[in-house]
Amino acid sequence: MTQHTPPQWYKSAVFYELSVRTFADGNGDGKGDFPGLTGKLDYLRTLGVDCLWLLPFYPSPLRDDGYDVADYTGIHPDLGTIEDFQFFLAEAHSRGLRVIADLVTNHTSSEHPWFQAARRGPTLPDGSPNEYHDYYVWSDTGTEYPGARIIFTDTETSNWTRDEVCGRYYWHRFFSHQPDLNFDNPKVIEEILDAARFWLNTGLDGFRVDAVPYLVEREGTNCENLPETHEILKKMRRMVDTEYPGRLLLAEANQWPEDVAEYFGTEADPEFHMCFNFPVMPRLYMSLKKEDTTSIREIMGRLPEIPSFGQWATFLRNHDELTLEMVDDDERAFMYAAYSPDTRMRINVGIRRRLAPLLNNERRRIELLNSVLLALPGSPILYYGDEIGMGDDLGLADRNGVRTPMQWNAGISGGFSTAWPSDCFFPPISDPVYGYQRVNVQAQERDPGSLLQWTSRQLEARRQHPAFAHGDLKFVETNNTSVLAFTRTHENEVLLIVCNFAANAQAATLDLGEYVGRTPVTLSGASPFPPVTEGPYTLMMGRHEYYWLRLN
Ligand SMILES: OC[C@H]1O[C@H](O[C@H]2O[C@H](CO)[C@@H](O)[C@H](O)[C@H]2O)[C@H](O)[C@@H](O)[C@@H]1O
Ligand SMILES: [Ca+2]
Repeated sequence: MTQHTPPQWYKSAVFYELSVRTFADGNGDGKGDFPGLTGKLDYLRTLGVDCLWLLPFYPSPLRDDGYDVADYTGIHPDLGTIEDFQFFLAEAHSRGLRVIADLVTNHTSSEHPWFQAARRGPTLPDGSPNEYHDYYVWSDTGTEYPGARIIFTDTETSNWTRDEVCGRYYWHRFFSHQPDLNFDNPKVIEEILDAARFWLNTGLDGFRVDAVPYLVEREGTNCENLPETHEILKKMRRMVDTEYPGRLLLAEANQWPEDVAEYFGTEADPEFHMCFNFPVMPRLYMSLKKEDTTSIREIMGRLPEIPSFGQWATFLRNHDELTLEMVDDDERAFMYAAYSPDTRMRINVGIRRRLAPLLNNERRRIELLNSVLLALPGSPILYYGDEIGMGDDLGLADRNGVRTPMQWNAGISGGFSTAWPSDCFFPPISDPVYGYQRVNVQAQERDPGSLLQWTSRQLEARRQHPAFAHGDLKFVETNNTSVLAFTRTHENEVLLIVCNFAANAQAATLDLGEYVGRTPVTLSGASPFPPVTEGPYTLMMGRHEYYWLRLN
């Protein structure tokens, strides 16, 4: 593969998010590792994804699943060596797979040597200044920036914590063991850029940059999306474009459309190539329960124009809770009632469940939401295990219930490891509905009707039709709000996507006036539907049915 070309490869890529620690164990110690992952690359290639997103794999005390980084340029010893990483990357590239990784910029672990040095205070015993103190954000009172909300509401009561060694308070937007870096210090910016350079020098294809809205703090603001933060991120992009052209920066900015779009920057002064479309995600689930797709149309209509290099990243689930930050209070209450009947399912501002359990393990619902995900503008990101309908484990703390080992077969520990389940990093799921004995890759590879094979076929269909990746979006008027219809148009191709979000059969009349004379043809099977005429175009749809059609 020619590395890092074409320049906008990410626009047609399907991403696959995984944790090395829970994907495949190569040495039988119960913890996933790079050799194990390397052994599964053919599976990922066959599935049909294009780019892997690796959750943090750096040395870490693992109090936030690796988002508490203790060394930006190392590999966590459980996961292998830098040579194992390089071999994995070369093997991925040789299969045409790209790889991006998390870059955790906002904070470090409190065990990072920078923070340990910072705790010694602004001045060292010999009277010289302690340059590391200024790597973090300190206060003598812990009263500054009262306008900043607390993000981990279930654990933290303040964004300030007093450090007993230093005798001062340090700032943290997430866990108190994750002190925020001080981005007003130019040395910190250089340290982070150097960490990025280290991995880009290995050949890594880019980063998902964690928690970007919170880099800079200013009194009198909510300390999110500040102009100073954007300036730093633009600097990062300039470094990448200058030194590593073709590599990708993807922003994790869990913000409203108007604010998230700012993270693309402009044509002249770009920031991120991609941003997650957080606002649309909960509305897909909400529409399903309400049997009303109005909110999807509204939020997509609210997305501002983005620069020509920009691409949205769409997703149904990830390693965190299903976040409900981007809905209003009534919608949040609706979502909690609809999708978290057991209070153990709730955490912070969201719901800690996987895709299949959220959708009652109903195949038609799972296919429907995936078919919308793959057809909306943006590059879809699949979360490992969702392609086989894995379940979750509410008995595990924090968000770990959605991070259990990948289920490869019905053997010991689901084929994840040769270690006993109790010796695995997290125990593999073994309940009667979602357990590895029943839900696993091997069984689904042998079953042409499986969710795995359906997913693979959908990805192939998506690849065959560039309008999915590059097409303009236009919603089609229907007389039935349960039915979402839209076109994706690219060059000579027009795709028509129609999805019934209702749990009962529906009839919907579509306004296809501008396509009179064209014949809708199914993408799978090439079956022609009645041609579009001057009159209303009525479709009958089964419950949770979807059509991917081409207008010939
Ligand atoms: O590194 C701290 C956290 O950063 C990311 O977090 C985000 O997740 C939150 C929900 O868990 C979300 O509400 C917030 O807007 C995000 O920035 C990362 O994905 C987390 O795993 C991590 O704990
Ligand atoms: Ca291992």
